[in-house]
Amino acid sequence: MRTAYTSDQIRAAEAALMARLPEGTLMQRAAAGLAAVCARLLTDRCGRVYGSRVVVLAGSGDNGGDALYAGARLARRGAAVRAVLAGSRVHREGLAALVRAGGRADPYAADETRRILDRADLVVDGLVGIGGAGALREPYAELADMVNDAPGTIVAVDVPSGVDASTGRVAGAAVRAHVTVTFGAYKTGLLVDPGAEHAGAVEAVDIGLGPYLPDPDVAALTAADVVDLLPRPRAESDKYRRGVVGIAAGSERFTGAAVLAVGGALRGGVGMVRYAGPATPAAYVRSRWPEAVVTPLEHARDITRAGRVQAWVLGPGLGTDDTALELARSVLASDVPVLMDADALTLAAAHRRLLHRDAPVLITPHAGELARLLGVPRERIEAERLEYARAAAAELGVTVLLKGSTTLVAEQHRPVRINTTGTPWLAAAGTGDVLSGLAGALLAGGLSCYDAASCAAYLHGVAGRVAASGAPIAAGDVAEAIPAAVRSLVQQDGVPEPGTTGRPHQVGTPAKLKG
Ligand SMILES: NC(=O)C1=CN([C@@H]2O[C@H](COP(=O)(O)OP(=O)(O)OC[C@H]3O[C@@H](n4cnc5c(N)ncnc54)[C@H](OP(=O)(O)O)[C@@H]3O)[C@@H](O)[C@H]2O)[C@@H](O)CC1
Ligand SMILES: [K+]
Repeated sequence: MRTAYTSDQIRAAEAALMARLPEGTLMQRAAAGLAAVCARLLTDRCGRVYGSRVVVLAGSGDNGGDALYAGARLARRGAAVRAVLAGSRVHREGLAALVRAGGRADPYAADETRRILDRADLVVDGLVGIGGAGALREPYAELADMVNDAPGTIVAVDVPSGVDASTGRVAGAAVRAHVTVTFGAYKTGLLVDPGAEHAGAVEAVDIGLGPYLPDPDVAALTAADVVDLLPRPRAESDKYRRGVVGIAAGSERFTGAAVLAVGGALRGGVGMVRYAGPATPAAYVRSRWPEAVVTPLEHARDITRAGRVQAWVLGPGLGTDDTALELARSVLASDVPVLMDADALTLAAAHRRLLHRDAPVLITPHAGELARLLGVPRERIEAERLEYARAAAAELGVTVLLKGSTTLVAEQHRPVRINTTGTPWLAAAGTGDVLSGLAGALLAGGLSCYDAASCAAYLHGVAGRVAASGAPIAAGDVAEAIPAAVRSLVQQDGVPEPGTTGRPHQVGTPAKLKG
């Protein structure tokens, strides 16, 4: 499990650790780890550190101090290091160390800075770290834009300047890094978009914070976590013991959603998929998936004829008319977990009582659907996805999987789970129906809503990557790639997780990063 923390949590842990260490120890650990990553990147790019050109952007706080000390270490190895002092103040000891090591430092001047950035092999962004608040002010904002245009490798110190470390929000200009070297533990903003997108590959430097960290703010499953959680058939398993999932989806008007949800469910590891719906989608499901057990419904109350299931998926393509409402009520009257998606969420927005039941409910909205459920403008949800996923779980009393460029899974009193495997290729009609089927199957296989949702999001992302491999895909391709996705996880021991370079650095302490 990769865990991440807010700035306040990190500061509290740092204070506790610092109280036990000589002054400056943590900054030296941070700078040593940062310099080691920069040296490796320079060697990859230029063949060696000696003779390479490095520009250090130093803000007025300790983030600038880290960058200056790392610059000093690179200068001692023969790099030509130029520091741009962009703040009203500068970290004095860091600056002195850089100058002693042969580096040069000048106040920010747009033309000269642009000139040296154009020639730099590597740029170290030490403008602001966890002390940043709100949109970058000038001249930092101008500098961030300049850095993003520079041809060299961009390394952000702790967090890319302009990204809110606690939320991932970006309120204006922000540095887009190739690599972010973060200290002590991941910050939440490095895992949540748009921050995650700005961070590039993240490398964590262990500065010994582990024992002082509280419960995490957010967490991200790793491949190994997903492999551990996925239900596996045992020797004594039969099709019923592996779980049976029911799919209540599709309508005379929308037939494809039913076919795709069943397709996702069939690859989710259950022993059986039952489909119940109107005659037309039932016929399509039957002809596309002979493996599914299909019950055509004339009336919603006929749902009881579909047979026993351990979980239901309700909503894709269902429509929102009275028949759909009656069907939703019948499914929700059961005593098994229900995943509500798409039209079921539109119905729930108009009839909140649908969400009130004793058995678990997992909802899988995108931002627009959650906006309707909460009565909040969609744009606000998109700008503050983490906050609204949490608020929805608390207000509605359900588990929430909020779809989007970073999919989030929120449940009350648990860290929000962040999915790191998504790919923009998945932004295509019908992929959500596949996700619903897959998550429903995992629910029927015995996972909790929280685990089923986060494992399904992870697998769905990997399946999207496997299916796409750099080319456009249709939703059906994603369903078909699920087995290959699972196989790749089982086989991938030692392969870095998406969003990391897989090379954690341990500096100065044997303590492991928490999680
Ligand atoms: N504590 C530790 O043990 C360790 C901490 N470490 C490091 O320290 C970093 C935190 O350092 P920090 O607290 O000094 O804050 P930091 O991120 O440098 O920024 C503060 C300054 O930024 C400015 N500023 C803020 N918002 C702005 C905006 N929107 N636009 C423009 N400017 C803005 C504001 O400047 P001012 O306006 O006051 O001139 C403020 O003073 C942390 O990320 C890690 O790198 C490591 O060495 C490991 C050990
Ligand atoms: K930074």
